[in-house]
Amino acid sequence: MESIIETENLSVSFGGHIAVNGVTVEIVKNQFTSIIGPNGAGKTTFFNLLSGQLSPTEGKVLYKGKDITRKSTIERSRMGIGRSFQITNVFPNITVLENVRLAIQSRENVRFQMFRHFTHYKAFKEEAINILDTVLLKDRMDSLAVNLSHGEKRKLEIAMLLALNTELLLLDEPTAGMSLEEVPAILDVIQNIKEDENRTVVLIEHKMEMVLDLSDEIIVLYNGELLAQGNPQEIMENETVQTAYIGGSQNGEHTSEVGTN
Ligand SMILES: Nc1ncnc2c1ncn2[C@@H]1O[C@H](COP(=O)(O)OP(=O)(O)OP(=O)(O)O)[C@@H](O)[C@H]1O
Repeated sequence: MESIIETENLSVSFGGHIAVNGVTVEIVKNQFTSIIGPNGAGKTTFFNLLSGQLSPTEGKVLYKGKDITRKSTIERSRMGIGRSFQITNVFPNITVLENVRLAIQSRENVRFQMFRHFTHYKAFKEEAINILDTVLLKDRMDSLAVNLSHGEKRKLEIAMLLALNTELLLLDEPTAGMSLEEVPAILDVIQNIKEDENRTVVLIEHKMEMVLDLSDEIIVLYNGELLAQGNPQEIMENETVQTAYIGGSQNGEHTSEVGTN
């Protein structure tokens, strides 16, 4: 199985505190990988190291075999790595469709400066509609982005990542802050993306049921270290993982939503 992103002995410290400590993992292309762990385990910091928002104090990040440790977020995004829910390029006062079409156009302008003809506009629009279909937002394509619900905004953010030809989607708690009614739809969106063989999804998620249902592979972080990696069955049966979580619940912190704030 081909890996899409790997880390080698990855560490980062804030002052004296080691937030990610010597993590070596391999994330397989086209597999759905979730990162779990109690509060403060280092999940977000690890994501920041993958996306380039943070530079490690030690270790390496390899994307498709290339060392990208010192590459910026923008360079990584051009290479196909995209992180959700930090996208600032959604324009609130234009329609959902126009937002996605503009993202496609910006992607294509980078590559083909001369492609400005109407037929391309039409092709971009068609691609945008297809993407909106994938993220279950086609029926809202003529709405202004500002008028979307919280859950719909998250779908639009995923659509923007798809429009930018993101191959590795880093989704940081996609259901956070959503109403209960909105959660199943985002799960369907994730399922749709999972079916696309050109995309790989890595998810940080506290909802254990969702993680166990969706994941091919689970990475467990604990105190900044890699505690375990395996398929859902292996993780469920792993005694070290169980002990780590039982420890959490005895403190009254972690129940079915592991590590929820
Ligand atoms: N910028 C920072 N400066 C100092 N300490 C930080 C910084 N970012 C994270 N930390 C610390 O690093 C550790 C790991 O934090 P991180 O946010 O990665 O954990 P997490 O697993 O994502 O937690 P949660 O589930 O609560 O979001 C924590 O102890 C946190 O306080």
